[in-house]
Amino acid sequence: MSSYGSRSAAEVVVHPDKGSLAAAVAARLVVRVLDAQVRRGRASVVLTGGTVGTQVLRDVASSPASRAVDWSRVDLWWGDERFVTADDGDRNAVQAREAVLDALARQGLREEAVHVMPASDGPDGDDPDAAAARYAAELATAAREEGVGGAVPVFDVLMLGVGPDGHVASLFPGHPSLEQGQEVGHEVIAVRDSPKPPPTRLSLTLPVIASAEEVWLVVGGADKAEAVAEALAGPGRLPASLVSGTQRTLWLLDREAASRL
Ligand SMILES: O=C(O)[C@H](O)[C@@H](O)[C@H](O)[C@H](O)COP(=O)(O)O
Repeated sequence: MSSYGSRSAAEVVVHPDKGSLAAAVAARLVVRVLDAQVRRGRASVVLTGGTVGTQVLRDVASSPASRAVDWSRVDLWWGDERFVTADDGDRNAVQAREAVLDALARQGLREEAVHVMPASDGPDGDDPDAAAARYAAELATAAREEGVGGAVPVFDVLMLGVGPDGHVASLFPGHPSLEQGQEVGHEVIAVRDSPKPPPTRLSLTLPVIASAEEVWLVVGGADKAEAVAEALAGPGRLPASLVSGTQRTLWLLDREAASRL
């Protein structure tokens, strides 16, 4: 299995239940963003969908500590998106907007710093490959503006949910798109015939995920326990087993998700 530069070893933190997991991740996220702003003047976060990921955003929005963040110096990106119309409630971005983005906009978050993945009624219409290329170009522009010299900007933290099948972002185990999703040189891919509906999706690739300073896998629920145990046993067939951050790889679990460890 290919690796993508420096990898950090997995660290596991177990919380009592989904509610405390989401609250603790939200607190950790606020502090991480504050630290990044002190260190480099700004922060970039890659968001995930899913129930826990969305609850984290709600908890950020309602956290008094989030008012300590200068949201005008934060960029938000997405790890994957369902390729449906812009107003479809299935979109991670729509769920995030309801959960947090409007509240953070009132605290200074700039609309142009909210980098949603294109929708199927966007500028490229119903062409997911063109939409993937468009998002890759947006990442490259941000990287150029930061002067980091790569294809994507610095991600201070990239959050991922994990499916019961061990998928992360829209990278599914055994799916044909996974090959392209592992290749250096593709930053964003279109995924067709996804085993989980809706069938068409956009996803960051594994090398891009691995470029993040910190990768946090945020996982709650007993239905994830097998996948969590298999992924933490070492790199293998599950996409969740192949992700890591350059500085830190954190598995943030509730007790149920950790029950097979
Ligand atoms: O695009 C999707 O279908 C979901 O976003 C999915 O990838 C989700 O992140 C995980 O399945 C974890 O979801 P839960 O947090 O709801 O368990």
